[in-house]
Amino acid sequence: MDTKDRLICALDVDSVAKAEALVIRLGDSVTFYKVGYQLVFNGGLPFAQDLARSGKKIFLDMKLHDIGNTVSKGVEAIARMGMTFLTVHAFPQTMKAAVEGARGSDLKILSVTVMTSYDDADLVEAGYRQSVSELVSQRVAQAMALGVPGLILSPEEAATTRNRVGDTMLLVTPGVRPAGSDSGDQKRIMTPGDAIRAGADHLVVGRPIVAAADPRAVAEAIQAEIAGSAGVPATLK
Ligand SMILES: O=C(O)c1cc(=O)[nH]c(=O)n1[C@@H]1O[C@H](COP(=O)(O)O)[C@@H](O)[C@H]1O
Repeated sequence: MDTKDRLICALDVDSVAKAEALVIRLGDSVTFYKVGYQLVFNGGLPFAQDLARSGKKIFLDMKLHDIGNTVSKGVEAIARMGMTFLTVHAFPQTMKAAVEGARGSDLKILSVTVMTSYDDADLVEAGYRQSVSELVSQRVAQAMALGVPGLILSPEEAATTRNRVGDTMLLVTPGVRPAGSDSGDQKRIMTPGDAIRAGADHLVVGRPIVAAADPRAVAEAIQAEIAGSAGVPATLK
């Protein structure tokens, strides 16, 4: 993996024109973009495909969750779009169907374990009996057993999960905040350097870059922090 690919910038903007302008501004400081609800539902899917054709890597963040047949047919279609990653929620039927839908393609499925905006109280409110760490742990085991290639989790669970899965699964962590930046609605956060040292393969960063006065400077600073933290296994920290 190219070190630069470890930063995934979430293109969370409300028009293709804004996304295009941001990509131009970021230039070669960002090689991997996440495209999610906001841009896709503002006409961004063809733009994401063009960006993939231009050589950028694309993480299509659709967080699919439906009956198995619907998920696998949807994933089969997405697998023809030139994307690198696709998210689904970490429910066993959904993960199984997504893995089947992506079979034979280069698309990698990432299972969203527990949203980084949730804490233990949010899980209780949603009807779960487990703590965040217990539910993440259960979903990691299920994803692993079903052959899902990667996981979305917060940096707080990265070290434990890395010890458990070794190098068999990609760990992708949103909830990343450069020191001093606003956490917004994220509840389980770490700095880029700490997330990398905890064992994350890729960091997803949106607002700290997208809403910055100088997005390129922020992206370059995160890239430097990642490069400076790479290669130190979390288990040795
Ligand atoms: O699947 C995701 O990417 C995701 C999962 C999660 O648990 N938490 C989370 O924040 N995300 C996404 O990661 C991005 C984080 O954005 P910022 O909080 O602006 O850095 C958003 O686009 C979220 O949709």
